[in-house]
Amino acid sequence: MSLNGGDVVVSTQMEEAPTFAPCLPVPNIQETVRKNPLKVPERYVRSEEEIEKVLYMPHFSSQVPVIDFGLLSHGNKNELLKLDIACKEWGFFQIVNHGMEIDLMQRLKDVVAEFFDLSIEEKDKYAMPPDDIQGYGHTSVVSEKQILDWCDQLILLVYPTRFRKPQFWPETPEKLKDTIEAYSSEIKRVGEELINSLSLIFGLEEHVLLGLHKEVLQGLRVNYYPPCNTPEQVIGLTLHSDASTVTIVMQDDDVTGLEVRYKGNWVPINPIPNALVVNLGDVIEVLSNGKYKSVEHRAMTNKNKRRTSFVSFLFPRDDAELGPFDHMIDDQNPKMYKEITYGEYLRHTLNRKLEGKTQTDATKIKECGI
Ligand SMILES: O=C(O)CCC(=O)C(=O)O
Ligand SMILES: [Fe+2]
Repeated sequence: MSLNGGDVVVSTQMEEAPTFAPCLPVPNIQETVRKNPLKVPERYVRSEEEIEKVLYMPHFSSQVPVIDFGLLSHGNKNELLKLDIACKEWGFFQIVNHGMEIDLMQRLKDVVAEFFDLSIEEKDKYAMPPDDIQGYGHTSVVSEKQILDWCDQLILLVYPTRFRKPQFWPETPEKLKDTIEAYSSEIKRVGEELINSLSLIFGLEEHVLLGLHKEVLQGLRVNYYPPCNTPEQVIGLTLHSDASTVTIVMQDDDVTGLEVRYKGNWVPINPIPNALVVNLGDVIEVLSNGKYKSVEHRAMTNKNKRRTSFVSFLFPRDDAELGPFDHMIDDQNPKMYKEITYGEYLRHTLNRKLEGKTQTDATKIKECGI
């Protein structure tokens, strides 16, 4: 792929809102827990090997990079260097000084908590249809035998606005739609500035990465993890990497649950009040020819407290073409990923169960042995 990622073009042929993937119906876990808080149904129980308890290394948490977003977006060289190291070593970091109002973050948490406290009948007015993953329900369940995650989800495609499906945007609580709108518009600002900073550490002009997206799509997934009587037996969200360019997560300030793979171990991302967590998605791995990798992560539950995470995915339009940039390929770094359109890659990923990073095989050049 050449350095010129292409101009931002709004296609006139793609006006129809995209669908993403089907998912089998699964029980609502919040209701399951409400009816019987002590019992963990069979379909949720994991083996000890899968939980990988022995690899839990909380002492690494203090090393997760923290980046000052204000400095970064002004092109501060030191912060760009920190970003480069964070992307190479971790694929995960927290950002502070991002400029989003704390009050807005809290309002979204409050109004979403109210939504999840509604009756199941009320929430099911926005239930996901069988052929797509927008609305209230679950994702990535493709077989009746699959062990299930201990979470319920609300998923909305927020940008571009013409792709919204209003039937999935909850009418109650009344303020929910506007608050999602206000929050997502701030995430869009932060996310696009972040992609510009990534463009710089790629050694490209600032706007090349964004241009390559043709148009940035943005989805919001709210994950709701009820408490679990035996949290050591279940997983809130199975280990995976995100198919996005970048993912920006707002997590609760007082509950830990997100864990990332670091040097083979599981390291919890301890919440820093009002910070946002960022992780690189598969798109960055492919474009950088593996210099910056998407990293496996998962969410765990706990016995006493529910946890909610607000996960915004920024990703390219279906017709954007992915493949490593030419300048990321040389004798020491042979080309490791094939060209693929993003739409093809995303559908491939969403039609599978979550299974680590195995979806990235679709773009890997086999002879490289990665
Ligand atoms: O709950 C979390 O913190 C992580 C969620 C996540 O990784 C996702 O929704 O893709
Ligand atoms: Fe994720």
